[in-house]
Amino acid sequence: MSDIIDICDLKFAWHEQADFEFNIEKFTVHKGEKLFLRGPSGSGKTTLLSLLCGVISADSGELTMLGKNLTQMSPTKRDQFRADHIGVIFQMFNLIPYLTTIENVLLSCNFSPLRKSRALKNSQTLEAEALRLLSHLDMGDENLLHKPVNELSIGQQQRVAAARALMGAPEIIIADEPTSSLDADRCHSFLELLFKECKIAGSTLIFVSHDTRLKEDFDRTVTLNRAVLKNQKDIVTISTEGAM
Ligand SMILES: Nc1ncnc2c1ncn2[C@@H]1O[C@H](COP(=O)(O)OP(=O)(O)OP(=O)(O)O)[C@@H](O)[C@H]1O
Repeated sequence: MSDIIDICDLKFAWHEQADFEFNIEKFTVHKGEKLFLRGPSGSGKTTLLSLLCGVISADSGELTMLGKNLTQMSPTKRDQFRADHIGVIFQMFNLIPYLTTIENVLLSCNFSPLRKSRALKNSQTLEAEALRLLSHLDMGDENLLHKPVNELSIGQQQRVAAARALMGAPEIIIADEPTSSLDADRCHSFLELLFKECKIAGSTLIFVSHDTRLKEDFDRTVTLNRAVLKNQKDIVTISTEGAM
C-alpha cells in the first residue's frame, strides 16, 4: 500500500514557553486507509489535525502529503492545497447557517477549480453532483435541499457537512469528532454512509473520536500519548494498534 501521509521527525510547539510539544518520529497513513485517531483530552488531536490541514506549520521535520512537503509551503500554498485535496468535517460542522443545504455543499468547489472539475466528472452540473452525494447520505429530500441549514436537526447538519467534505472527491477526509452529538444508532449509520462514500471517492479517512467503541470499524487505531517529562514540557508521541 502506498503512503498518502508521511511524517518524519516532526516537532511543533504552540510557543517557546508552551508546556506541550509534538515530537513525532514517524507516522504514516496509507492510501485508502480508515484511521481512528484517539487520545485523552489535551493530548494534541486537534493540533495534529491542524498540522495535517496546513492551518499551522511544524517547527522542524517533514510532513509530506500526496508527495508534497507541507512544511516548505507558504501559508497561502497550504490553504490552496487544503482546498484541493482535503475535505474536513468539523465537530460543530461549521456550516453557513443562512445558506441552504445544497448551497453549503457547493461551497467546497468555490475555492478549488480542481475539485470543481472532479465533481463535474461524476455529474453534469455541480448541483447534480451535490444532489447525488446528499441523496447517498439520505438528504436528497426536496424539502431539505432548499432549507437554511440552521433549520435542520443535528444529524441532518452532520450529513450536510459530510457531503460538503466529500464534494469533488478530495484524496483525504479529516473528521474531528463529528459523531459526538449523536446517539449510538445514528452514529453507526452515519459511519456506514461515510465509509461507503469514502470508498466510492477513493478517499483516505482520518477520524478523531473519544468513543473507543467505534475503533473496531476502522483499519487502524492511532493513539496520542502525552508524557510528562522532567523539564516541565509534555512530549506527545504516537502509538499504533492494528496492521500497518
Ligand atoms: N491555539 C493554541 N495556543 C496555545 N496552546 C494551544 C492552542 N491550542 C491548543 N493548545 C494546547 O495544546 C495542547 C493540545 O491541545 P489540543 O486541542 O490539540 O488537544 P486535544 O487532544 O484535541 O484535546 P480535546 O480532546 O480536549 O479537544 C493543550 O495543552 C492545549 O492547551
